[in-house]
Amino acid sequence: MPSPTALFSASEIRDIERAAQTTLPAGTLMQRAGEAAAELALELIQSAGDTANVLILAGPGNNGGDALEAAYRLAQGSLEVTIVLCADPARQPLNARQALLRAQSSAACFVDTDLRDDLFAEKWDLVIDGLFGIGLTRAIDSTVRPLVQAVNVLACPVLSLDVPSGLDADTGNIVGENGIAIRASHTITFIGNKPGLHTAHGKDYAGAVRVASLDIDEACFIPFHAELNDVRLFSSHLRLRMHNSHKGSYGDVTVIGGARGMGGAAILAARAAAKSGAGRVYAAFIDDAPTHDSLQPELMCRNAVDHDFASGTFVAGPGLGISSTARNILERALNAQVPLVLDADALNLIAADTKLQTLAARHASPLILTPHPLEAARLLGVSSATIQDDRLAAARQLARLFNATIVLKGSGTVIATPGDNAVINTTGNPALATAGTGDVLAGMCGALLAQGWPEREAAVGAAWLHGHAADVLVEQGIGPTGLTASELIPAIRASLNQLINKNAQHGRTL
Ligand SMILES: NC(=O)C1=CN([C@@H]2O[C@H](COP(=O)(O)OP(=O)(O)OC[C@H]3O[C@@H](n4cnc5c(N)ncnc54)[C@H](OP(=O)(O)O)[C@@H]3O)[C@@H](O)[C@H]2O)[C@H](O)CC1
Ligand SMILES: [K+]
Repeated sequence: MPSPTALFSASEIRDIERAAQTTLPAGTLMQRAGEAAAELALELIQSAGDTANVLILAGPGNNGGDALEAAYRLAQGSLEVTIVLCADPARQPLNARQALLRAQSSAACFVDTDLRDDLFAEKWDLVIDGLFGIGLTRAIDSTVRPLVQAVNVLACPVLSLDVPSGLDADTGNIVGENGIAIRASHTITFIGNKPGLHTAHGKDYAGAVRVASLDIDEACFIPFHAELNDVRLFSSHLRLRMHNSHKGSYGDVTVIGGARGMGGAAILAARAAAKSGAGRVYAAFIDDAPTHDSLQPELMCRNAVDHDFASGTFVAGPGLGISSTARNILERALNAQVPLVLDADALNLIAADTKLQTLAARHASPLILTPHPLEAARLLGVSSATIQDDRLAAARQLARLFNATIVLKGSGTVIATPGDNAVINTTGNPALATAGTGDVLAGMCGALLAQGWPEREAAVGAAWLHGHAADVLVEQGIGPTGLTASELIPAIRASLNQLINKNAQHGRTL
């Protein structure tokens, strides 16, 4: 069994599957997949009792085979199992054909797809989606589309096998132009976890994901190149503070931004840096600086032109604007050999200026870029749709281009660092889809860098904590609707301290 956080592309899954099949009797993996799916199905219908009604959709390939294996097992008891076979048995792969014969020998009842209206008038306790898995090559066509539409309006749980049919397992996008996909409440994914279940549309379509590794020998697994975010990726930096320490021990952060009309963005980033543990925080404003932040008087507010760029950690971009003053200040920050986080208009300025691009790519100190898809698109000279088409590939490309750690924001934020695994964040929710949360994230990255975290750990740690704080607030009923970026900041501080305390070894500083 590989690391529980490992993510594999569809082609890597096929390689693992091929390696495993050489040592196993034909059909073994499909039977194990069916068994694991049936087990989870039974958990999901527990409350419906022994006579639950289960509808199983089986497609033309091996995903359909998994569904038929599950049907065969579920039909052994007193459950009512109904199968819709969307396949020509003569064209099924061999193992799936065997699975069909077994399902036909069971008490499961087969119904015609033409009976669709009657079918969906029934009350189902569970639908199992085994229409398509990683073999879907084009948009779900008009024969299966109505079935998917009908399932997507049912109120019962929907369990997808391997991937929700219609979803691309690598990218989390809907396959094909005008495609459609099953919206599952649960997905049981086979052999290894897949990136497409966790980014882009993945979270909305896959629901709760369980991995069934099908008892494949560890030796068959190949090294993985992407993984889910996990506290273990940054836990070695969650350290208790030394008693004999002072504000200088935790670094200085300067936020550069806050052009006229956008001062709040710089304030949010600076407050987030302060509450994520930076020793001293400056807010350096492009236009007129306020004398102070009355809610957070610890922040030192000043004009950016007067600021010393020689030392400390810098967060450039929140409310920066794209004026020539902003551009020149950004150039000074890029020229200074200091840890740097670039967000928002800093990214827009760089996208429009080859000199700044070269300076960013040559920046010798730690560099983190935190683009949202449109900013990423501008940096790569493509459309935001192209970025979203393959978020992992886009983040990796930016990481190579700027020799930096990239935090590509969005559902399933992707963190990419040159020469290391890409990471998909697991925390967070739609409460974060509101103005200012990006400024908070940038400020957090700066604070963690200032406290000595390496850039990759600072980026994955900040993304995890930012999302976790939002999850905690939503659990308390503060959001998702109406959660503000300001409210996130104290929750981030609480999450960070809880993690540090949990991670501390017997109260010792590490
Ligand atoms: N092989 C094993 O032992 C195991 C496989 N597992 C499961 O298998 C799937 C992958 O199976 P595969 O057969 O490669 O692919 P699918 O079942 O996902 O689908 C392929 C079939 O679907 C047809 N297809 C593709 N696109 C469409 C479409 N838009 N409309 C209609 N039909 C479509 C395709 O036909 P072609 O015309 O393209 O040839 C195939 O017939 C994997 O996801 C697992 O669920 C298990 O892991 C267990 C071991
Ligand atoms: K499926």
